[in-house]
Amino acid sequence: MEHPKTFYTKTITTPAGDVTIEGPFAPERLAACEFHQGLKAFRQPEKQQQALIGIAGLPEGRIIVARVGDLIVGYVTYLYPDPMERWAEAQMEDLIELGAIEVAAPYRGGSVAKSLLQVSFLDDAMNDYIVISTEYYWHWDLDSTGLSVWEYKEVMKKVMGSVGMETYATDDPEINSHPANMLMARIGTRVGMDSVERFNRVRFKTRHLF
Ligand SMILES: CC(=O)SCCNC(=O)CCNC(=O)[C@H](O)C(C)(C)COP(=O)(O)OP(=O)(O)OC[C@H]1O[C@@H](n2cnc3c(N)ncnc32)[C@H](O)[C@@H]1OP(=O)(O)O
Repeated sequence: MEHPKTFYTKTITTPAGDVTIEGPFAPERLAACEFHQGLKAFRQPEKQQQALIGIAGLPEGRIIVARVGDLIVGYVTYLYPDPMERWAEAQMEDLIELGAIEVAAPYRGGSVAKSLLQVSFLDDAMNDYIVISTEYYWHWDLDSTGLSVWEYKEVMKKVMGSVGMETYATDDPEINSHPANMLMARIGTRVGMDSVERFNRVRFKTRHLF
């Protein structure tokens, strides 16, 4: 499968100032930018920047960033699921995972996350994919937001729902280990029935759907 990527850019006004949302970014461009020290939800900022540079270089990989000048203040990643996870087992070339979305604390609450997703899906090529997102509450920044897991779950539903991602049932034990966790997905308009059925089968391994 080809993975054509079309670059889009847009500037939004937030309470913290103007922020440019754009991508997919090339690895070289990412490497030339600074990385906000508040981008530490998943790894130390330096390590996360290196991980994003790696993803940007993958054929299917996409990094959309939020930047102020040359300072990256937010990002969202898309890539094939980790080979160790069940979502990779079906070996679907048209299934990619929204792996991480993060906005540095001073820029939160200004629609940066929603804009990162909106700019991601301006690229019509995204309609060739099933995009999944596995939401585990232990990845959420409950401490600095002060939100409960239930309030945070609602924030994630709003962010993901803004581009048509919906909650999907699954029998995945890790997702079902806590009721705040969820599987979200968006099935692109050109995804075939065969892929949808394979996705349904990978969601439920312990019973036959059809
Ligand atoms: C697959 C994964 O990556 S799961 C992990 C998700 N990432 C994290 O938890 C990392 C740490 N957190 C963050 O980086 C940010 O808080 C994010 C990404 C969750 C949200 O980013 P933001 O730019 O603040 O979100 P944005 O401003 O677009 O808000 C989206 C909606 O949620 C609401 N919202 C955002 N933060 C809050 C909050 N703290 N309290 C209440 N509502 C909130 C907004 O009001 C908005 O609602 P609306 O659609 O009704 O207007």
